[in-house]
Amino acid sequence: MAEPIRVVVTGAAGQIAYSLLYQLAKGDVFGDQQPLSLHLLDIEPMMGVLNGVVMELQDCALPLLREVIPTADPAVGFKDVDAAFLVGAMPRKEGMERKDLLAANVKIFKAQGQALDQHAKKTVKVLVVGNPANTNSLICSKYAPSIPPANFSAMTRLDQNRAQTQIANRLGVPVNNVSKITIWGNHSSTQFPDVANATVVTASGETKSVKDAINDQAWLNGDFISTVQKRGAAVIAARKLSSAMSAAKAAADHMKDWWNGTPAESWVSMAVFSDGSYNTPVGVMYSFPVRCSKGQWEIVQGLTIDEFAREKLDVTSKELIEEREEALAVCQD
Ligand SMILES: NC(=O)c1ccc[n+]([C@@H]2O[C@H](COP(=O)([O-])OP(=O)(O)OC[C@H]3O[C@@H](n4cnc5c(N)ncnc54)[C@H](O)[C@@H]3O)[C@@H](O)[C@H]2O)c1
Ligand SMILES: O=C(O)C[C@H](O)C(=O)O
Repeated sequence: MAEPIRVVVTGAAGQIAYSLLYQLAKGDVFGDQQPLSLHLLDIEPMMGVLNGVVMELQDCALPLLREVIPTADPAVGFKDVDAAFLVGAMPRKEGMERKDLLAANVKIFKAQGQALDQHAKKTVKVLVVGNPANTNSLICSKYAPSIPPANFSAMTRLDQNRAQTQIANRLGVPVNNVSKITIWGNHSSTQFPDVANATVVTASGETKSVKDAINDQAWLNGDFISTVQKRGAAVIAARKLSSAMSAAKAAADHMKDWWNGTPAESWVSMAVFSDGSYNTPVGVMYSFPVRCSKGQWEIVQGLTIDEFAREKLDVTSKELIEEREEALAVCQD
């Protein structure tokens, strides 16, 4: 069996971590032949709660889990880690937009960028989940200059999973019959869930474009998009807490595909540094269609962007530029 890898989860006493840690420890992400050491980072007042999480992980009796290190010290939490799930941050409440969290949360990601820079492996893969995820990831990378920017990403996989399920339910097929949905831009209500290139294996076994199979452009351009854009808020309104089980599953999906690779004929959505592809602003963390292989991601090129899509891509670009400016100002305070 392979040597254990080190994986840190921040916000380890919180609700997303509670679902995520079990998936990590039982091999759902790094594989059933990959032992791991779990580093659980939270803040000092949460150490009692975190101790309960450690007891539960031990009581799961999972053969791949070789070590659990609970800590409030980032130097210990980030020491020599191979993968980092940056979850720890304040969640929004009903009536807030995710960018309303920026002033409170972005400093966490500045400090954690600095700690990653000093203590993590230079090959570490970083997934930012804490909101506003795209801009927090950008700030984290900025303060970790010794780690390649390509090693930082933010999560839009939950939006992809939501979009895929909306389409699958409408067509009465299992969710994995739907592929090549793209989430463009920010993990916010300006994101653009795009089915222009998506395909589905229909109930009769035929592969069709989603557009043809749905045959209702008004729904695709209207309710479908707004349902996905506003799904996080709908979960908060219903649960009085933000999504956790589905967020943890999406975080696991994101890292699994980055670590192990995506099928050649398909793609997934990840927010990564824009290189200007599809006329998006260079240097913001923008969600693109990507393919992963050997631990590296690559933006899928050559997709057609029509006038409807262009407008949507530009709206979310503008928001990301504004968030970047605000975040940089907060970090200078
Ligand atoms: N990108 C996405 O799709 C997505 C989906 C769901 C939730 N989120 C975001 O994830 C974040 C966490 O959500 P949650 O429901 O788990 O929240 P939670 O309040 O249940 O848990 C957050 C945890 O983070 C800890 N924390 C705070 N500051 C910390 C720091 N500096 N270092 C380490 N830990 C710290 C808290 O003590 C708490 O235990 C929120 O910002 C939420 O908005 C993002
Ligand atoms: O909506 C939120 O604030 C939580 C999360 O980002 C989500 O999409 O469910």
